[in-house]
Amino acid sequence: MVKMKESWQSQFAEHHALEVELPKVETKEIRDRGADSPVWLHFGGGNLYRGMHAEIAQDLIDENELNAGVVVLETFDDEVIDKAYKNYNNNILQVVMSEDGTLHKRLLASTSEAIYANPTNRGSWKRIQQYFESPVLQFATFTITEKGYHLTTTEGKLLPIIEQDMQKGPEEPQHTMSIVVSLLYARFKAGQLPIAMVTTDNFSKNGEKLQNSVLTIAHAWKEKGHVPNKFINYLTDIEKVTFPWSMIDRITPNPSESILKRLTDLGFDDLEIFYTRKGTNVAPFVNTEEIHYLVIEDAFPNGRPNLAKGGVILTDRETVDKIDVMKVTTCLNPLHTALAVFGSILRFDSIAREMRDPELKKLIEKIGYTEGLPVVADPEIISPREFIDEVVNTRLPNPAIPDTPQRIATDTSQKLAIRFGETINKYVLHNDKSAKDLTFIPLVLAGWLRYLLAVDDAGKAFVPSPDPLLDEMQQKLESVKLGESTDNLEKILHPILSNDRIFGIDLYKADIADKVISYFNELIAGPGAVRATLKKYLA
Ligand SMILES: NC(=O)c1ccc[n+]([C@@H]2O[C@H](COP(=O)([O-])OP(=O)(O)OC[C@H]3O[C@@H](n4cnc5c(N)ncnc54)[C@H](O)[C@@H]3O)[C@@H](O)[C@H]2O)c1
Ligand SMILES: O=P(O)(O)OC[C@@H](O)[C@@H](O)[C@H](O)[C@H](O)CO
Repeated sequence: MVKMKESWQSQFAEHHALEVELPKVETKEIRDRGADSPVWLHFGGGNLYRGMHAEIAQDLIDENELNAGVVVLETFDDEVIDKAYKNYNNNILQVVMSEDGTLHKRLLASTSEAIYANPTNRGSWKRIQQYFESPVLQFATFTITEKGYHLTTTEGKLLPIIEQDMQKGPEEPQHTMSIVVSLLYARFKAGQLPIAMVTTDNFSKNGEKLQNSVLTIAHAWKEKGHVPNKFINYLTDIEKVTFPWSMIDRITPNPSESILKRLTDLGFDDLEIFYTRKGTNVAPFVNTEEIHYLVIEDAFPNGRPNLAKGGVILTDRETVDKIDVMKVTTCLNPLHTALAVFGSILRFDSIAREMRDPELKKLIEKIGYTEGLPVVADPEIISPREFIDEVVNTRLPNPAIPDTPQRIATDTSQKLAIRFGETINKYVLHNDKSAKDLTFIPLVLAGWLRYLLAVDDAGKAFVPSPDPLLDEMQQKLESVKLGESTDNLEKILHPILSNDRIFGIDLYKADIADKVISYFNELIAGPGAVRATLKKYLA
């Protein structure tokens, strides 16, 4: 029997009996050093950090390449800290699921500390500021979801929380981006110390987005006299502060009840899954896949551990960009979103099972191979065709990965511009192609509108996954009913389809809005219309 709440050092025999891989070195001193003065901070302690970054850190610790544990800063969901970290001494049970169903279990003891990072958390806030004032700190990584970087609404207006943060200055920031700028200001005041701020969230040019959000807040603070102009110079000096671009890839589903049961049956005593009020699903274990990639632009002004020893590929920005565009806009994430939207409407609860559905499989092949691949640049260090082959033939159909369309459907409104808009734009700008050549990408966009009706293909209501635009979109579509024809569909859909913040391009200007409307019309014809439409275009 292994008790995750107790120290792993006192349970060698028990871990051994359950075939858990343990840290290769004694971690207490390393973790204490990290809690005191970290080299590596991480913003967003959700499942991806727990399955991927914490493993890289453990590899580095095992190889004597990192002598201080990582400190996790959670700016959004304080429950994650207490439930998944403090409860379990910051230890993480990583479960890697092989295709043959084997579970490889590894104890990651690389996290020193996990803290709710908000000025209202008084004592801890001071400590976090001290971390940023330390010359030892080399870099911070982020997994805070796409929406974590946004400062504006879909109409382009500043979010109220951002307006408030801009007024108040660095003392009491509330939005994650303002918190980050406030902490960078502490680092500036401590002697303009260098640091790399490395976003590892899923969107192309992610470093640029983080940099823009940081600079927007910093400029507002400068205008209002909260910070000096020298702070702006500091943030824009690449010898001091960098925002490396990255590509990250590892399908890491929310903790699954089936994996929990298997672990409990094996002899893990005190595991449970927590569903927080803010919608994060975390557990003392994290279930993730074997295949993974992390590619980072090598721009670390205060140095870095030998990340390559943790499997990280370090390269130049142009290569990172090509690899990221390949994954996020063509070979993986658009396929995921197509499966998420149609899978939810067709009541699937497993991505692997969707891959056994002939129409859905063909849909993603059409999106990836037929529409995406011809316009994606080859990054050369990874072949796009081999990458997509691996996704379609090995990763998505892996029955051992308990991934669901519902997880991937979360925040779809925030992902469409990246996952489909960039490809549509490429067709628009192409000399020999036009967006009118596209069939399957517009079909997915129509599928998303159909999904927003929150009625499945049998006509029964379902609960859509959380999304910051869900209410707004559903209000816009409230007069559309399954099986009821409406003459003014164009009028209803125009404000949505013309919104370039959602799609990355005004779909009218791209000349495909009519196609989306026409597919939507087919999808809402009545119960069974979604399957019929898929068959019509994919049989
Ligand atoms: N899980 C994967 O398969 C995977 C793979 C590659 C990349 N990613 C990237 O990592 C991100 C997080 O994935 P995850 O699996 O850790 O998700 P998760 O749901 O387990 O955790 C989400 C994390 O983001 C934080 N967060 C949510 N909304 C936020 C906001 N508005 N501001 C600041 N923080 C916020 C949460 O508090 C939590 O720490 C994804 O959005 C994606 O960009 C995930
Ligand atoms: O994590 P999100 O919410 O950006 O997207 C959901 C999935 O598409 C994503 O997590 C993939 O699993 C991941 O990008 C694989 O590397």
